[in-house]
Amino acid sequence: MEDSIQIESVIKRFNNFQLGPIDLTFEQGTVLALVGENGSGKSTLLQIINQLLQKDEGNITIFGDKLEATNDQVKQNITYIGEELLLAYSHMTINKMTKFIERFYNNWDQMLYDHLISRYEINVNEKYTNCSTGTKKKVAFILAVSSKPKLLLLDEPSANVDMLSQYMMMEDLRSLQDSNNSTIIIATHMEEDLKKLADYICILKQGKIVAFSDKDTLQESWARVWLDDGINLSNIQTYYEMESRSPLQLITNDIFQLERELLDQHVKINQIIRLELREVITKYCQKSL
Ligand SMILES: Nc1ncnc2c1ncn2[C@@H]1O[C@H](COP(=O)(O)OP(=O)(O)OP(=O)(O)O)[C@@H](O)[C@H]1O
Repeated sequence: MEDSIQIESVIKRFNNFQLGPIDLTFEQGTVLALVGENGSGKSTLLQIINQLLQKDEGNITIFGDKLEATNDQVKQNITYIGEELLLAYSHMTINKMTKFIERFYNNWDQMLYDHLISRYEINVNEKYTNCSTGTKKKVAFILAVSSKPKLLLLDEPSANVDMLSQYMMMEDLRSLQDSNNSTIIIATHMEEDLKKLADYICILKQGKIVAFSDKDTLQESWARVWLDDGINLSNIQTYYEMESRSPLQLITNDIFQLERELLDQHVKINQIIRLELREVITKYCQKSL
């Protein structure tokens, strides 16, 4: 499909770690957030999509084109500006570094770059190597966004970045998505990124997908439910765990089905509160594989 990204049965093996098989399909113009504990495989997946790493098995199709090492058309559509790329230019000023990097990107938007440099108050005459960790992150972000890619890959872009800049980054990504119909894959540990940006969330655990869903479904279906103490739950299937017996408190990953079951059993629900995204992700990460 020309308007989607398809990742099919992708596997990457290291000595002590296997990523995959990974299967994901999502539409152009959406934001996919990759979440999961440290070492769960988020960066590895991003690097495979950017061909910094070769997959061992599987297929990736980006907007109708197979992702192969020789396919320049596909490469031109993807931007991933990791620290490793910028290290090669780190002895240069940001100004000079940009002049080298912009040449890689056909869609480079100089006006947008100038605007972002001023918005994030970056001193372009500073040597990249002398910049603070957060400023380096901001420079990488500005370069990536200014390349106006069809597919933008971001690896924890707001880690070590001040709160105002984190907020601005979210605004700028939304604006790139709206103005350029860019698709964004972002590996993140920030709950705000998920709440404000993500359309889809993929939760990885030890290299495997434990959940892949649109954000709204994840948010709407997980809930904490309070019932009267002492109710017989033997005929109730759709609860995930019992948090306490008194008061009787259940967690469910399918509140709609649980409500139907409780109604059938004539059980009164005292209270329902949806789980925070952070809690949902934690539940998936705690699940044994
Ligand atoms: N080049 C490599 N050689 C061997 N093992 C590797 C290599 N790159 C990554 N790994 C292993 O793959 C696993 C996944 O690492 P990865 O960096 O993808 O995790 P992550 O989810 O991005 O973690 P974090 O949240 O800490 O950034 C880790 O166990 C890591 O040690």
